[in-house]
Amino acid sequence: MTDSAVTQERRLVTAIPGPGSLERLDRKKAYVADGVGTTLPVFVTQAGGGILVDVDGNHLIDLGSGIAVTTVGNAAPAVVRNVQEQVQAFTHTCFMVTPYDGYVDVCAALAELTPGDHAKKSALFNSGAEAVENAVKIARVATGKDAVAVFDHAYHGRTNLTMAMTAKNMPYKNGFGPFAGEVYRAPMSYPLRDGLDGPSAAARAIDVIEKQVGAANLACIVIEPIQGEGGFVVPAPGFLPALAAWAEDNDVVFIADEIQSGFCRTGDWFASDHEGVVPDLVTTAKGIAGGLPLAAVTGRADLMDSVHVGGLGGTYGGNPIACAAGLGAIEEMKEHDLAARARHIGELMHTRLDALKIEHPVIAEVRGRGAMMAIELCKPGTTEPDAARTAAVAAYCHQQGVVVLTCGTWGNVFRFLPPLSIGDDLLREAFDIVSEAFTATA
Ligand SMILES: Cc1ncc(COP(=O)(O)O)c(CNCCCC(=O)O)c1O
Repeated sequence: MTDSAVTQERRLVTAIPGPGSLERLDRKKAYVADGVGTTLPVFVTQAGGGILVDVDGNHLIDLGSGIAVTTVGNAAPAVVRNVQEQVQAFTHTCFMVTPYDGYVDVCAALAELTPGDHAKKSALFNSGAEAVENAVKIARVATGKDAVAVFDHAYHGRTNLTMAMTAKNMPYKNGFGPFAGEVYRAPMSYPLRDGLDGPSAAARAIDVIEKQVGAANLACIVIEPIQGEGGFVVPAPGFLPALAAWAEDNDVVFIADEIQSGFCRTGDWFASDHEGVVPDLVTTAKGIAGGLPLAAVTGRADLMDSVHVGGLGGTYGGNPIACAAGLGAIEEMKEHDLAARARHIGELMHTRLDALKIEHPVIAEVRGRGAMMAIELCKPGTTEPDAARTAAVAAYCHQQGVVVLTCGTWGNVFRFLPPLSIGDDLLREAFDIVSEAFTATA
């Protein structure tokens, strides 16, 4: 897709991490709070295509995209061009003080690209959690109701409200309470573990919501169309449409959190598109701006306009450089049909993972769509999570110069999030290493 300035080959010139990274790691420990963890302590100097270059000259294959952010690559031409032009012009004025075209242009693009052909408006922020917080604010004002329904295994952020919405205690919530009230959790459709079809799983969730909350008290349902940190859980077909229909029938705002699954990652512009679900509100971030911090709430114009003037904002929300990057990233996605690229990458990964599953029974399931693919590792023949094996396989990949990420409530899900700018040969080589890792850790 993009001619990266970085040589597209895996190259190991030292152990991983190398001496230059280890030296810097000591400095990190001296100045950076221990709470800021690191998956793979290699300090990066350049990145692009599907490669991260570290301070020791190692070239690592990137299957993480900075946690589903650099979908268009780390330095996509249109992003670089737009950012350079914008930073020369001005870095910031605060849109709430004096507006600028870039913010409006991003909102117009979001109205065009997000699911549904109704009138849509947006508000821009900096982080995904901020977008989720504001989507809940909007739903509460619009409905006059307080309660929020979320799901098992959900992840929505690290702020107080989004921690209340996030399911996993460690590392996200432990010790940080008390958390915001009026957040209720319903069972998620998790086919590997519940064996339910979509409508049955939805009926189960709706029953919990009706009995524990009541539609008369419920402002919104917030759900990831494919869950991210919770384990790349793909709900059974029909689950999301049934939830959306119930929400519509009961004056409940249906909010799709597309922060990890959006912007071509799953082979559609948004994961909601796969089943034709049209959310009332959509939260986006990560892939929206090629690495610059940009997030958004986009939704039905009447809902978005239910908030009093001045009720939505923040100093940096929709920063002009981030908006320039976002417009560049969207240009790349359109020009190179990156949704199709994601579907191609998904086919390549699924084929390799299906073969691996046959060879290694510890792989209980291959799941995901497009370039958001995962395998869940369980003791063979059971659904008992195997977190230790997951960590061992990941460690092997890291040592061999392949950056992979894990996730899941039990830490037993291996996820694949390559940048869509990665070449097929490099991707195949990465999966050769993943296969080696399973053999080496057996
Ligand atoms: C669906 C979904 N909603 C919301 C968020 C939050 O987005 P922020 O930009 O990290 O605030 C995410 C962020 N996921 C990665 C978190 C990484 C970490 O902090 O350890 C998400 O995936």
